[in-house]
Amino acid sequence: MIIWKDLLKPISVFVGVDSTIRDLVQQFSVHHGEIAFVTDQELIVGYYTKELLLQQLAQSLNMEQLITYRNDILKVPQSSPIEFYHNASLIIGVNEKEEIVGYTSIEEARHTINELRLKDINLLLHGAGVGIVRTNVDYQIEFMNETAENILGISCTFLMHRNYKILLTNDKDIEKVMEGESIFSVNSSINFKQISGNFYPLKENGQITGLVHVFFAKEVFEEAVRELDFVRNLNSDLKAVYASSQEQILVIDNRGTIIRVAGSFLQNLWKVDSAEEVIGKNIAEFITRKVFQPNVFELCQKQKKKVTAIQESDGGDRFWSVATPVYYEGKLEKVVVLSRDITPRSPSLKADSLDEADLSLHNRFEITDKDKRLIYRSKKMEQLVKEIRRVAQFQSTVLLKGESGVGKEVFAQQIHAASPRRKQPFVRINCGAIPDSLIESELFGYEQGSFTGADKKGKAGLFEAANNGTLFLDEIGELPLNMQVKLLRVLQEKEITRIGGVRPIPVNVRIITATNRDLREMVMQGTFREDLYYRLYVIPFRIPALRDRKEDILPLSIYFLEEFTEKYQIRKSFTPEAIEVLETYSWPGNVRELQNIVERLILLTEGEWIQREHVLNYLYGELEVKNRPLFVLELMPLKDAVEEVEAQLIEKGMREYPTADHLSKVLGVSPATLSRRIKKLKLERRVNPHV
Ligand SMILES: Nc1ncnc2c1ncn2[C@@H]1O[C@H](COP(=O)(O)OP(=O)(O)OP(=O)(O)O)[C@@H](O)[C@H]1O
Repeated sequence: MIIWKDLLKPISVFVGVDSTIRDLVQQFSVHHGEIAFVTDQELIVGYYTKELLLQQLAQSLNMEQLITYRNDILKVPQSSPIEFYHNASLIIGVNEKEEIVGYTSIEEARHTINELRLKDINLLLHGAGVGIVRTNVDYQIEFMNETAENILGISCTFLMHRNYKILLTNDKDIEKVMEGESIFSVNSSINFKQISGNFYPLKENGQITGLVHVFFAKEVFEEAVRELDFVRNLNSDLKAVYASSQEQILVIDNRGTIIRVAGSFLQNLWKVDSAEEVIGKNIAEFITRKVFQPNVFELCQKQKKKVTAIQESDGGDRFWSVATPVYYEGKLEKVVVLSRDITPRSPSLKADSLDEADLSLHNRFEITDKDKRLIYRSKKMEQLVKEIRRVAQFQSTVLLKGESGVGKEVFAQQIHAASPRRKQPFVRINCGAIPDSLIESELFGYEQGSFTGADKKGKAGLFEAANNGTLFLDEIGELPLNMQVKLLRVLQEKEITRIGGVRPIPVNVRIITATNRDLREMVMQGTFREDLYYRLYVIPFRIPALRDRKEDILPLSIYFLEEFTEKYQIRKSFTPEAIEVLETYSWPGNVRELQNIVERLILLTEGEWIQREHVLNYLYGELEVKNRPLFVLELMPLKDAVEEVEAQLIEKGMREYPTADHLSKVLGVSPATLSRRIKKLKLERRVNPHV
């Protein structure tokens, strides 16, 4: 903006109000100014110009006559913007103290302003980055800017007044421009230069006076189009990414107004059908109406950093939300919130009527993890649960396949709990953990005095214990061949005979088996009976590995976190980056490994936050962590501790390795030592508490 100060000139000539023409001539000859200011007792009362002097002298050459000055003067603050007044020809500028700092004539001011505007337009035209050529109605070039000269590579002096239409070769007829039409996207060439641009008619008082051609060098234009295409593609890619995102992406402005919702819209968080219904609303409104809690926007605004929180809707649905503040020039501009639904799809397969009293009737054989919940969000698991729920109603034999730790036992329990047998016993036996010599008596029981060391009174086996209920044979692939024959017979005849007994006992047991081995392959190798295989392979289910259902990792992690923080009375949370690491790990040990890692992270990390680095260390292991896979949680006598570690190692090995030979190799001891240690530590009993 131009102000008066920019135009003011210093005042150099002052004359008194009673000065004569002679005085004026003397003053002008000394000071060379164009204007003399007339003062009366130090106040400016008017002005006198050389022009007035000549006019007065033309009327009378009397040098002693008094001057007739003019007084159409206006006083303005020097910092005020320029305005033009009708009643004044001269402007005097004053500063804040009302002191006169300079003057200008209105005419001069108009002239200067016009010059400045013209300079601006020229700068604009020349610096516009586009070529501009103007012609008259005969196509003669009358103006071209510097960019046009540069693009065409010909100087303005050479082109001026030449016929532009003849010089240019256009792919469209530009004659219509002179009829008032604008023509767009015209490809032209001149002097071997390819250009692209638009032609517009120029009008003055409704009359066409020529045309203006606005253009780019073609390669620049094409580059711009490519960039535009790139941005357009990027935009549609981003939209696709947002749309396929499992997360809800929320953008909130600094006052809490929701300005954008992308990704998966979480209907059960907002309790409305579509994103349009929340856009434009303030997030606080939903908190006041208790639609969900807490307000992550507010937390983020207060803490001035990224926050994570579990938001809970009034219907009990749960959402893992990460709110990130976005700053612009030091001020909070927006908050972006990523949210994921972590509500388990189905809390449990257990029937509501199943209560603890029913289960406790079956003391020894009850489901030990009564409250164990099945946590999942993935579609794969949802489908599996649906099928399992249907099958649970029937008596059919179910085979659960899947890697170690995927949750086969949890599923077996859930099938039982959802079946009509739910009030009857659920009995589990790990076929891989019981020595071959004991497995028969374990399964079928024995009569009194049937073998040395046996209970005097005889004992019922697990089949009898599971009568009318469910028998879960875990790690069925580890069942010795001779036991496979016997199992097959029981399945066919639905009766067992205790060891040393003669009387067949009818049993009504639903069989669920599980394995992490390839039974088919074992059949081919002759280590698993084909007839038993077909007997068990009635309804097979494969429980997917955790790495194949990554959507379950977050809800499972939060579930275990809450379980352990409650158990150990510790306050801890995951940072979003920590969750990212958990989600990208391959989990060879599946859910069991995740459960163990979460427990370790809770107990062994310092501070309230479980950070990315902690998880990386525990999963991929820094040397220190790798070398210390055992963790001491409480003090105990050294001898007991060593024995406990030894027992746990062997116990774990017995579950994972089919033969003593194999296990002894893994543990780095001879088979004889292993067998001695098993006896000494009474591990047969520990592996199977029912012995
Ligand atoms: N979906 C799930 N929700 C909650 N906990 C689970 C889930 N899946 C597995 N777990 C937990 O993970 C641990 C391992 O599960 P489980 O023992 O059922 O696996 P598995 O497949 O039978 O393993 P293995 O083949 O080694 O016997 C258990 O503590 C179980 O409670």
